[in-house]
Amino acid sequence: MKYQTRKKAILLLADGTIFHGKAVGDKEGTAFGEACFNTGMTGYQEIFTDPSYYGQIMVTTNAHIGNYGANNEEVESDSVKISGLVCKNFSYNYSRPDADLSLQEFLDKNNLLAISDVDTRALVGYIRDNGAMNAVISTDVDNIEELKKKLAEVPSMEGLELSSKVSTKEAYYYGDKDAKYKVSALDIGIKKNILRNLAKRDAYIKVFPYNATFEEMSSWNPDGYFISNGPGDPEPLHEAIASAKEMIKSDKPLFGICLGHQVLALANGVSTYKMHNGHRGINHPVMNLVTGKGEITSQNHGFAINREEAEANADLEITHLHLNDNTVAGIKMKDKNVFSVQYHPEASPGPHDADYLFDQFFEMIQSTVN
Ligand SMILES: NC(=O)CC[C@H](N)C(=O)O
Repeated sequence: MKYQTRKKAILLLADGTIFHGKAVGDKEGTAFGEACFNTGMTGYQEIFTDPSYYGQIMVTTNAHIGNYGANNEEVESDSVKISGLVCKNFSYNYSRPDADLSLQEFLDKNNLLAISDVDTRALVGYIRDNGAMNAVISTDVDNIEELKKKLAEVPSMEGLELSSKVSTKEAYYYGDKDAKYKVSALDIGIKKNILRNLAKRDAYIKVFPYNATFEEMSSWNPDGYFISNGPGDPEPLHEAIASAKEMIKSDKPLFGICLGHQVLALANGVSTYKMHNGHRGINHPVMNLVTGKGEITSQNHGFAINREEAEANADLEITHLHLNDNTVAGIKMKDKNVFSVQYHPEASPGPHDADYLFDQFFEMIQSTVN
């Protein structure tokens, strides 16, 4: 069998703990990032290409990764954004009529270091108990002291601005230019499926770089504003927070997802914090406090907004709570068409229970145009 003599590899956590594994294929190298895990059973390609994961080493909890191959269309951005992959069994073979290539070929094309044969169950338990921390994966297994030194120099995710690394450099348009509505979207790490979801509701979207000013975003006279998901800590996103304040003042509908939700909270004076361990998976339970209904949601975040501050804020209403830990999952500005959620109604991967939020945004737009 091919790759019988795969190289030894390790994952070294910032606290010195080591997990052993093997390199995927014949790749060698070293990759740094914050170790995080996603509990989704499927959707690996969408996860690897989601810009929100930039700078993170992804630990997958499904026992098999790669078994349904890769499809050129199933990407959330134009490249792999995670910094490394850790899994249990890596499948070199795949079975699926829709696949264009194997996952290994896809990762090689994207130059991603992946390691397998790691006891991911133990690793996830360890990260869950000890909290999110930086890590390095490497085939350089005889040089642990050197790896430790380099790992100590990797900046902490807390305080890190990463939107500039993944955002578009120039504004661009998405969708049908004759569509009914126009939406200005701030790309602080936008996923393609958000654009698809906006466009399919009859919107033509102009996507702006992370540091676009409100003047730039308002100059083509959009019907509504959108602030995207994205990587890193929301606090250093000063330009996005300043633009969000102006969007709020404009009185046009505004919808924020994940990092965009955190930016909206910061624009309202509500602080954010780094969670012990984030929420990353496709079966996270959320309660919609307005309707009393539960939703199963796709989530991917390591920061959250301060619940007490949100509750005390006269301009805000908490609309959704995460049922596992009662953290804030959604907010709305009172008497305004401004709302946001901490989770991912666009799924990709994940359930579509929260699809209605896109409809809600367009109902708001419909009620405010002409
Ligand atoms: N998916 C996202 O937008 C993530 C937001 C932010 N980077 C966090 O980790 O909380």
